[in-house]
Amino acid sequence: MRVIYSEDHKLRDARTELHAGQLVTPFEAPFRAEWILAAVKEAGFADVVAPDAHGLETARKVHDPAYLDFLATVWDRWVAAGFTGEAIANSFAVRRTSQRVPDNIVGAIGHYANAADTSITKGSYEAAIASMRCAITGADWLNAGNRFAFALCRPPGHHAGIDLFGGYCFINNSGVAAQRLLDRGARKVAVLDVDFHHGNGTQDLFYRRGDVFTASLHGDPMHAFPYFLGHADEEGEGEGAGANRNYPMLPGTPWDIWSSALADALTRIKAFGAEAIVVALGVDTFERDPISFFSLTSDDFTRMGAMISAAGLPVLACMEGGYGVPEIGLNVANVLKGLEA
Ligand SMILES: NCCCNCCCCCC(O)(O)C(F)(F)F
Ligand SMILES: [Zn+2]
Repeated sequence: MRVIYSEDHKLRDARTELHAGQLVTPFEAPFRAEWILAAVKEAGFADVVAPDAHGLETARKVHDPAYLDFLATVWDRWVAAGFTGEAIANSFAVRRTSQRVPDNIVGAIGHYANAADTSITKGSYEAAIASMRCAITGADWLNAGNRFAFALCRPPGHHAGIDLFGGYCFINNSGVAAQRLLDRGARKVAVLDVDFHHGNGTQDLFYRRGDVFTASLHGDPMHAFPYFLGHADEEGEGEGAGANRNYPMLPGTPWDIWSSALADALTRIKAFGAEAIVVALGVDTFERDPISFFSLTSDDFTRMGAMISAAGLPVLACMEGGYGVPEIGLNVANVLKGLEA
């Protein structure tokens, strides 16, 4: 198992997150990656490398290039406007509004935001690029004929849509990795999202494409972020019809229910003809995660890895969510153990 990690994740160190009507210390903080890195090394996954310095060529195939340009410049534009706080969207291009991008930076950030929980700060973009590079480097490890890789991505990516950031995400790491696998010869790949939250960004990227199967197991959006996508009747459109599958589940969902959804998703991924699986690996399905409501135990994460491995395909796991409790490291390490079992 090759692990790809970049110290540059530390450049993403926002001071604020809008949560419950207050600006709090972000849940998605640098310690997460440090705890996870220590735990996977402790578990014996010590083949840790820095990412290759990939550019935006692959990302531009799944994200709107104008959106990527926005990410690269938003902080400088925010500061140039004279603002002293962190860049937070507070006015959004909602239903029945113009989709023109305002010249004003407050308008522009609202055009590209799908949530107000994600403050943009100095270094956020550079960290997002490093995170994307981890995912691409992991995809290339598979492209070189290896079976497993773990990209310790931070910031996460699965809420980043074609031209949308939010939910702590800026560039869709697992989506870029899927594209990289296709660019290097795969005809069909799958993105399997096991994070507690629906992979709305990943669904957006591939909803109209027939070469990437997207499956997500998550808290029912009627009750959980991202709220506005992730229902079971969203099955893809056009060339992507039938290539998207959502498994929304209710508060308190335990392993036996959750794993039956995983079994169905893996069956469909195999039937689709995927040649590799990119796993959007969040461990916020853990029973003690502070912002989620499933009931998986640490041992369930080992079972999760084993089930995914049994599909018999190459697997790249890209780190997504998982918060606040020391077990996030153990739970990630258990998935990797399960994969290699
Ligand atoms: N303010 C706390 C309430 C939840 N609001 C935002 C939730 C974002 C979840 C992010 C994630 O865990 O899905 C990712 F994997 F992307 F990191
Ligand atoms: Zn999550």
